[in-house]
Amino acid sequence: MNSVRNFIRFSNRNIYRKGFHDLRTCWYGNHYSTDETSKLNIDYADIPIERIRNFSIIAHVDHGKSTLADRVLETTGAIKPSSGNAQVLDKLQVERERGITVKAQSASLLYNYNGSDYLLNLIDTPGHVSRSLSACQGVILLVDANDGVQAQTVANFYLAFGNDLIIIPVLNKIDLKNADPDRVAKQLETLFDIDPKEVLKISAKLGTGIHEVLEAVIKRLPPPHVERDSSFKALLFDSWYDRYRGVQSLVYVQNGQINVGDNVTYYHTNKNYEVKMLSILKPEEVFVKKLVAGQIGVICCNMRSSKEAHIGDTVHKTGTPVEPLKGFKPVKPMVFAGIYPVDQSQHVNLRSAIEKLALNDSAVSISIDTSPALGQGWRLGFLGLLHLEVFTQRLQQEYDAETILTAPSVTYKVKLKETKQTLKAGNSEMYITNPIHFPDHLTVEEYYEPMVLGTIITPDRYLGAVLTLCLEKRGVQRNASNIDNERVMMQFDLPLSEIVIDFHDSLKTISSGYASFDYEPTGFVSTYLVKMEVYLNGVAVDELSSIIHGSRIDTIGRRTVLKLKEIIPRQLVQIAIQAKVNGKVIARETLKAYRKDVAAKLYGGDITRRMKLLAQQAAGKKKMKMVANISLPRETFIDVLKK
Ligand SMILES: Nc1nc2c(ncn2[C@@H]2O[C@H](COP(=O)(O)OP(=O)(O)OP(=O)(O)O)[C@@H](O)[C@H]2O)c(=O)[nH]1
Repeated sequence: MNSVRNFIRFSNRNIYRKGFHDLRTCWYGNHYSTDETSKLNIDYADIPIERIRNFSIIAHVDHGKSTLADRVLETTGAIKPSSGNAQVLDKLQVERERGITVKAQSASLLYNYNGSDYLLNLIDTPGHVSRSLSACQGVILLVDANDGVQAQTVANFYLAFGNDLIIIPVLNKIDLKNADPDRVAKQLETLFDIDPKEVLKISAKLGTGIHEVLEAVIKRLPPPHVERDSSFKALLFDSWYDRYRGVQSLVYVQNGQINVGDNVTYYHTNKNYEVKMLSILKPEEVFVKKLVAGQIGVICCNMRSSKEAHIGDTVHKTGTPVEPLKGFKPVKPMVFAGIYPVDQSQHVNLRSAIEKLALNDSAVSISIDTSPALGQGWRLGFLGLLHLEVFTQRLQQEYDAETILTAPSVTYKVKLKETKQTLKAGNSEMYITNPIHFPDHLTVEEYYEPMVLGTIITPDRYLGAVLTLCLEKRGVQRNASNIDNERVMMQFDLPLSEIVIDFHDSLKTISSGYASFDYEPTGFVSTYLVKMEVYLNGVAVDELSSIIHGSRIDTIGRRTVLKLKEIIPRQLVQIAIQAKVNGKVIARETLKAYRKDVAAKLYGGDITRRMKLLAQQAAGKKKMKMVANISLPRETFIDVLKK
């Protein structure tokens, strides 16, 4: 939904500039344009609960979610129909204004159906589908009529289904020559028991069938279960940092109402704030005096740190306690990666970029990390791979930050044997994200690793290759079913550590790009882990150590020493490369000595050329890091960590 996001950002920037948005007038068919709405001056808080619908669009990547969102915004008159390059223009302007921090992608839309105004809240929280769903009564399950059901379609369907949401199945891209809506509708029936008669067929690109989608939202979804007469209670489901206003909380008002000037308490932090501003996103921000039950809106209350806005928290009026809403779970990062500036002179810039982005994302954990090889950097923790991808992409796109990202690793859990110390500490469990903190195996009672349920959809001709890959990655097959004559869906229990690095790429390679994958975490299971250490000429190199599964000792040990042999440049001394587990050597290679004098062969000849080459060689050496009296190029660490 980039274009929606860009639109919102763009609009909000203008609000700061102008102090208020300006609206113009026009009318399209049976819905209002932005301008018509303003003319009629409809206060969204006056719309009765029965005429509110809260929904989200869920789809596999590239199935057309942003395009449909744009068409919905246009059809409801929230934005003008794009004139081809309108979004591109917005985008460029946004790019120029770096540091714009609004990231909400939700919109409150007005749609006139059968003579009545309906408030349709389109909700999206990029990178966190489950957050959006907590504020919805239903979803549009959008599926490409050419591509068919994919892994994310399945994962999203079950997420919505598990949340008791109504699902509106919609097939998109019916304009494509190869679209086969009947085949895809059949897949939906086979997999999810969806009646083909309920399936809508649209082209988001051409704008075909958009009214039918909006009517289905009104007819099929229930209004929110909320009360306007009780004490104020709202669900915080997204937040972001604004450099002028502090933390903005996007809330779904469950009960009662809130006014500017009221005092509110955030239940789990138990902190109080005065409400300074309230707004709704249309999607441009419009300031309002109050928010009432059923609405989605933004609370601005001088909150300075995003750590105070816990997603899933309940907001209530200070002094009027309420039963907190369900769904609050403190988030725990599951996937970790080290991040370093490419050039240490960029350290300050990168720090500021990471801090700014983290202000917008309270789920990211940050700790300082130093590596003799990569310099000063950070170890960042994410909720999952998608979260990591979104964060690092934004870092690059929005802050132009050139970084080295180490291979992702996961959190392991260890139960220590009972000793005086563990009894005294009252806790024998520890979580480990960095091999350096891996405890001695003699002190450990049990190891645990995080698991996921992976869903793979593939054309059946790649079935064998996919199975082999999953088994190699220690996967255990849960089930398999045909979704039509050519495609199979399979589910596997897989260790998270096995899918964080190159699983997705390998899957795409073996299936010529046709297989799709998605996963959901399922918790920790008991396992057998070891710490593999790397020694160069008898000295342990901490950065090269890793936590691995006991069954992989030989394979990973061999692979690591061979790779190091390949990437460490030969030096004046011979180098013994050893991989060790619990002090025992499991693999060894020797790198022969070699004098790398690039100028040696230039007999006689031009002395300046010789000097120049020797200078280049010296400069090259400076970039090397000395570890165990051996100079290692920085790339060694990155390449080894990348696997
Ligand atoms: N032919 C055709 N192309 C479409 C249609 N809807 C979307 N597309 C194209 O499909 C591609 C992906 O569309 P997006 O709307 O960006 O898809 P998305 O699901 O938001 O993608 P992500 O943001 O990556 O998740 C774009 O090139 C669109 O132009 C449609 O109805 N017909």
